[in-house]
Amino acid sequence: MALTHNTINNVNINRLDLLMTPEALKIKLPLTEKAANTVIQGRASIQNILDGTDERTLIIAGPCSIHDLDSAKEYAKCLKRLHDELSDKFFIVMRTYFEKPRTNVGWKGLINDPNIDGSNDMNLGLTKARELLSWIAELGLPTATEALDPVTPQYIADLISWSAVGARTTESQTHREMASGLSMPVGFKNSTDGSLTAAVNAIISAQSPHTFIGIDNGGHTALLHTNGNPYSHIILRGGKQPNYDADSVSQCIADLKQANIKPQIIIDASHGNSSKDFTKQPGVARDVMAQIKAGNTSIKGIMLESHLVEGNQKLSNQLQYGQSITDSCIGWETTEELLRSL
Ligand SMILES: O=C[C@H](O)[C@H](O)COP(=O)(O)O
Ligand SMILES: C=C(OP(=O)(O)O)C(=O)O
Repeated sequence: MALTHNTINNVNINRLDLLMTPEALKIKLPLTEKAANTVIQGRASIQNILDGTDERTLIIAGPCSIHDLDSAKEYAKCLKRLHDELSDKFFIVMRTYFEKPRTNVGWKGLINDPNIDGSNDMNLGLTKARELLSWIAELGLPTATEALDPVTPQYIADLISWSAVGARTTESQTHREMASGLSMPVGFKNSTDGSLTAAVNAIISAQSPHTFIGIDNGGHTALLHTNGNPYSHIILRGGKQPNYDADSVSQCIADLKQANIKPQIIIDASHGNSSKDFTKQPGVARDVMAQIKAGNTSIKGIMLESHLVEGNQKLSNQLQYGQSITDSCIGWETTEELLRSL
């Protein structure tokens, strides 16, 4: 049999499409002065909260995933009102998650598949993500996202104030390298089983300089040499059991101190901390807030999965407006009530 391209190389690549460059997207949707100020001030406030020079609690609230720009904008307007009204106690940032790490398979988020039909038009997905981030930043509300694909940040990171590395990727060297070069604070989730070891090692790694392959603004393959990200920290998201309670938090502080890492902790009220039951999120948030009020200065923030309409829905041709198509969320009324009561 003659050796052909298909028998020796790219055997399992079915198709290859060109993607626009980060530069091309930024020319189409440039960073405005107002949006840049939101990001600069957002990052500075979060860094000050992590350092303890700003005593407010960081609140990261928003949908499990963004799938529809209209409902995301409506949510952003509601959250911006609370961001302004509660700014003496909280620094509120919107969860704008465009990339979903799946346990096995499933919809991978707006960037990967913006039409939610398997057409995977990532040129459109990146454009929609940047359009929404620009709109929210123009509104004056900072945003938070999960950095999953290591190339994506070149397209959108200038509009983001805080990033997370998820429970499924915290142990990955690629993600630790990426985090070491990101311009905003990055939180590492504990592992899905609840263990903290991978997150502790991730923080040590991400705070250190790395050299790795990535792309530049023009889309060329490049060697990236990073400084290390001093604002790498842990996010407790629970595992087999919740880990938001005072004993688990004390254990986390001890583990961080043992590894010479500053105890800076964000607690995710969803996922393993609510056993994926959205109705438990308010109770978790209240417990965490009580720990902060009782003097725990290592807890820096709380994450909530929240949307306009509570719960979640299966993918269909008739999606309910404002409801999650990934994990279930608390609804807007509960979110507002909860944040005011905290
Ligand atoms: O928050 C998101 C989900 O928990 C995560 O993407 C995993 O989802 P899955 O288990 O439904 O794939
Ligand atoms: C995927 C997420 O969380 P985790 O990595 O904790 O499962 C998420 O916050 O959307």
